[in-house]
Amino acid sequence: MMIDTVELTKTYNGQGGCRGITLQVPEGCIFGLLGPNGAGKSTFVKMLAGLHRPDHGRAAVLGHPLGRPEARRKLGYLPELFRFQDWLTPEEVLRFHGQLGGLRPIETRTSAFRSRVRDTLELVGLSEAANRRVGGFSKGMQQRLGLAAALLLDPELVILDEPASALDPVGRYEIRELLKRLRNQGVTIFLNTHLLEDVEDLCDEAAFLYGGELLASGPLHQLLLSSGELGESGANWRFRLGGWLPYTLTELNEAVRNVLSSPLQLVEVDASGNALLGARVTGREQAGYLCSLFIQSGLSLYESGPEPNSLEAWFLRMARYREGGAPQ
Ligand SMILES: Nc1ncnc2c1ncn2[C@@H]1O[C@H](COP(=O)(O)OP(=O)(O)OP(=O)(O)O)[C@@H](O)[C@H]1O
Repeated sequence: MMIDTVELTKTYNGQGGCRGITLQVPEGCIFGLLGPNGAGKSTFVKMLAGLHRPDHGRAAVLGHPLGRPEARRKLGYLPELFRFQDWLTPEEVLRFHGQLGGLRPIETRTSAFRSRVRDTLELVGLSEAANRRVGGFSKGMQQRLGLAAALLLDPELVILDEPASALDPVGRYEIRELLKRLRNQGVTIFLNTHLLEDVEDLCDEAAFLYGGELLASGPLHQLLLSSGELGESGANWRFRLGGWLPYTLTELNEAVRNVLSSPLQLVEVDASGNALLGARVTGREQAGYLCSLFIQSGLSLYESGPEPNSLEAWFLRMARYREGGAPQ
């Protein structure tokens, strides 16, 4: 595991922060940390980066206890709020970060290091601005430079706290593609972000924090599927059926009139004439009953299962669920 925490806790004089977080991040994945404002995400990230000391619990980053120099050397970190000195150029900023990362000043003046700086600036799309003063940079350019600082020393694990919040859509697309390339090279990426499209596009695994507590974690597709079974009010189910005819829906809805709370919905009929049907069911038993009804009606049943939620729907369900509202 690249990150392994057990009951990790940090509060501010007993208030806020995060409590009892037990989480594993496997090697080579992009992991998304989600949760509403004030959920405790940045507090958790700062503990991983060695900036906050936990009150309680333990954690290993890159196989080392928190804050160890051995782990820091292989860790790239982009903090949520950062500012570079206005009078420096990106090359100077990166030279400084090279030294913060453990290089001796003389090592940051070699041609190998200079070429590493040029490559990193190119990676984040800042080559053209390499000799300009950072004071004249837009917020998006500063964020790209922050990313360059995090990637400069070839980290094995990169922790990014809101890496794309200031970027325009093109910039966000470029950074997403960069993060995918890094994952393909075996780098593990831990992402704290509110941008759900980015999580949907990028993340293999995710965790959801709320009120300082961990509510769910695991592979993203499983989280989205399992949310279909969260609610006491049932779940949306999908069925893929062959042998569909125009009048089939009317006949089926007649048969389930006294069984389902709402009629079956025809979602689509594909080019081969197979239908995708949606139903609101109270549980697996009712979904099973519908499967047998479809087969008895002469249809072929190709697929049946809970409808995966969009990440946004899942996020809202998780937040409402925790607030005690009925999950819908
Ligand atoms: N330095 C601090 N002193 C006191 N309370 C703090 C401090 N930093 C964070 N908190 C509190 O801890 C809780 C979690 O804050 P944190 O910044 O970790 O949440 P977050 O999930 O990162 O929020 P956001 O998405 O808004 O950045 C909040 O209630 C916040 O007010």
